[in-house]
Amino acid sequence: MIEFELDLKRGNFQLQASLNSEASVIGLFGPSGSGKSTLLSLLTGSLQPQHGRILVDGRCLLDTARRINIPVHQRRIGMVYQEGRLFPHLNVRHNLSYGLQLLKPAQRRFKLDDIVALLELGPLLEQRPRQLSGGEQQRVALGRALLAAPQLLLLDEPMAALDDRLKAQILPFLRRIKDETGVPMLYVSHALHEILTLTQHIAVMQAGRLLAHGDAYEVLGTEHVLPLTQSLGLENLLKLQLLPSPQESGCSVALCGQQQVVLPWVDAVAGCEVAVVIPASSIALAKQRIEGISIQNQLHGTIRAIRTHDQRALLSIDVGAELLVEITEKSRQDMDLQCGDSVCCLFKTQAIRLLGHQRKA
Ligand SMILES: Nc1ncnc2c1ncn2[C@@H]1O[C@H](COP(=O)(O)OP(=O)(O)OP(=O)(O)O)[C@@H](O)[C@H]1O
Repeated sequence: MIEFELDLKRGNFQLQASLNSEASVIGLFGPSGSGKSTLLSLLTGSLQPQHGRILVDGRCLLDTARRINIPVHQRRIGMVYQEGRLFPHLNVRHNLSYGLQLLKPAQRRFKLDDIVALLELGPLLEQRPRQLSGGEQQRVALGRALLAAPQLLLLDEPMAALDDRLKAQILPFLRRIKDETGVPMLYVSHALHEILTLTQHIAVMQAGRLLAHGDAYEVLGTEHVLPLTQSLGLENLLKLQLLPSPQESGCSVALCGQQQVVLPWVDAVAGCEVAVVIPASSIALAKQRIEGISIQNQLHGTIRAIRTHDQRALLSIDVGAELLVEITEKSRQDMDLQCGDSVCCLFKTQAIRLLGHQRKA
């Protein structure tokens, strides 16, 4: 679906990146200054590489060898930034229809009413951007980008400026865009859990290079990428099914596969799917269940993979879902943990961050 080879030198920074992927959504993950935004600018055409080639769904946007360079406004690439960048003097309706009006009828892909319904923008149509919350502005920015009928949607940390509550409100809309529009997306974020809510397919960038791409947990465990994860932070995203729980306890109980997880109170009905984030470094391992301990969660699992780097051990554990656990290599050796071993994954209720919940369809 997306294929590129790009070579750019700008000041002291050099970007040499290539990718050929069929994934409909790719999460672009990497440290600050690694070149993620630069790569997006090269794709949109607002920045020109010294050499390069870009194909989206087989359509050539750039090929320096053949002197092909489709201008920015004809590339059909939608862009959503950290902040909405809406036109302040236009109301939501006119912000949304801006890109639509520039298209010939045959180029249009979505109707205004459909996007308004998809992103629940109806009550906001007559408002000006300054009257909207950050999350509402991002929904309008997403709608505006979609109505311009993009072949590819680039999202440059679209939730970085939002607090956790607003992020939780936006994520379901991003999932809807993915599920219902079929527009391929390249999603840049520092937060692994955000990427994982949308896709398992990630590409990791460092110092202007794309180090690896593919299934998130495999990529994160590769030799080149594992060292980066210490500073980037590894997180697990689990989707749990809420069980009936008494509110007086202050906690909710949910199912992860066949096992119960105690999590901070979720104000939702039993049966809902709850998305939670657990940092890999917040999980401890024991060889068997421990009695008389305040830690509420002890999930049984089997070690599927172990990777080590610089005295850290990253273990992939099957607990009914895949759980990444980070411990010191010394602990792993002291416990003599090996692939195939049964273990208990211990984590406190407070280590769990709620990302949001939704009723199961
Ligand atoms: N206009 C510019 N001229 C020269 N160098 C630049 C320019 N803009 C950015 N750079 C450099 O290019 C490199 C990559 O920057 P870029 O903004 O693409 O990184 P990033 O991965 O998106 O970072 P972040 O996650 O912090 O947004 C950095 O070293 C940066 O200093």
